Amino acid sequence: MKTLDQIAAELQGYDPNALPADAVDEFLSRLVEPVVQTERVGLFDALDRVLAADLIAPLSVPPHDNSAMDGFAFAGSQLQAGQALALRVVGTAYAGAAWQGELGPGQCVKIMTGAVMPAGLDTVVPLELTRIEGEFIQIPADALRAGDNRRLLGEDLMAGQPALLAGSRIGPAALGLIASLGLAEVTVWRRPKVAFFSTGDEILSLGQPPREGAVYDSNRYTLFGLLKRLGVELIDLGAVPDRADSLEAAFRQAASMADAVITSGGVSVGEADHTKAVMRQLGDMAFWRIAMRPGRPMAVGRLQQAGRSALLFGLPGNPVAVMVTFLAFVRPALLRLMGASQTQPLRVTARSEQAMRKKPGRTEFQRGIASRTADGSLQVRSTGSQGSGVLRSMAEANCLIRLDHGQGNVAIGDPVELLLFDGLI
Ligand SMILES: Nc1nc2c(c(=O)[nH]1)N[C@H]1C(S)=C(S)[C@@H](COP(=O)(O)OP(=O)(O)OC[C@H]3O[C@@H](n4cnc5c(N)ncnc54)[C@H](O)[C@@H]3O)O[C@H]1N2
Ligand code: MOO
Repeated sequence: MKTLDQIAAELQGYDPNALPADAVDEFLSRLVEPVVQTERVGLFDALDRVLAADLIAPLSVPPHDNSAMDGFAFAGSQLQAGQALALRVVGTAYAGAAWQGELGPGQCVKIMTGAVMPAGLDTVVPLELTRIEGEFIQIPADALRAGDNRRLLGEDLMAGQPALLAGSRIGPAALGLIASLGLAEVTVWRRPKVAFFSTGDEILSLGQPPREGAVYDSNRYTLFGLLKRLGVELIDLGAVPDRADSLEAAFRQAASMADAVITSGGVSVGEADHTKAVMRQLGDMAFWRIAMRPGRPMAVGRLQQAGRSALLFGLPGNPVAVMVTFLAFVRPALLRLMGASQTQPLRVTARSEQAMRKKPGRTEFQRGIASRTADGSLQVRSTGSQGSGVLRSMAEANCLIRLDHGQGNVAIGDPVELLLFDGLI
């Protein structure tokens, strides 16, 4: 395991006092290694877990050629351009059991969607395209082509093909795909344990009476929500006062139980903060000032405790900075810890509905409200007040507008990048 100094030495232009967001990404991708243990879980427990090995299809899906429509199956070679076709119905094929009879020319079988195509038949005419006259059906001229409305064996997956790759995060579609292969269990990476707590003497826990100079702990609740959505195992260690002994006990407890520890508060330059001192004492730590807004101060490293090591993310105390640093850096790092191959969220482009002031030389995140214009394209406006203590505007937002490090002012109508909250938080 490389030390933080060794990782820093590998990076070009690493300056902990003015670190570009890209350099943070690069640093974290070198620091964080996936958990190594795997486990077998039933499908209902596999949602949001990460597949630990390629999943090879043990059978083909669908396992046989079958009808895509309710209608009549026949040999498509009988269709002739410009001519209607009359066929005699000699049986019915239902889904779930193959029809065993034999067919001659001029004959067809009534068939249900999903029923196995009877031997030698390759085409299905949907019920609504036919005219039924006693035992016969009439197919109008040029209504379909040979092979229409038949689903081929293995069209979805062929036996022996990889159905999903290791590192895939299992969503609802993947759950269905795995089930379609007849598999009741999958091998996934162990869920990382993430401990989190708030720090600060001014922090009130819910249930405590309001007090002059104090604020209620909101960071633990936003962190709870963000971590829960990610599907890690949560260890809530409450709000810890800014005293060396309490902080040391909390950090030791967290590090003894968790794969990663997330705190908020106490990472800036304030005098009363013991947080940074305790972090330094218990681990290999870097204290960064990131060229970013919000989320300038952030601590990163590893805590060593009882022969084990836990990642530590010390997030700034301001509530919006907590969410932004989490989404920008901690979430991708935790996904990496979870074994996921795709860790960065999808960014989309929208037109800015307003001008925005932006200095080149730092990455900025503004809370935004994205919507569709009348012509269907994506547009975005800022939620207004962007103070990093203003959580209300985060709750109003449905995206973050990400203004890149090198970018300058934004004019009305300029394209900007968005991180949509849907699927992210
Ligand atoms: N001289 C400087 N001062 C500050 C700098 C700086 O670079 N130089 N950076 C500013 C930035 S940016 C941020 S962000 C904050 C981060 O400071 P800390 O991480 O030390 O956080 P605190 O001082 O403990 O708290 C900041 C702010 O957030 C409130 N807070 C903290 N925890 C919670 C919580 N759990 N729930 C709700 N609100 C919380 C706290 O009351 C403070 O108002 O430093 C700037 N200062
Ligand atoms: O992290 Mo601070 O302003 O960037 O809130």
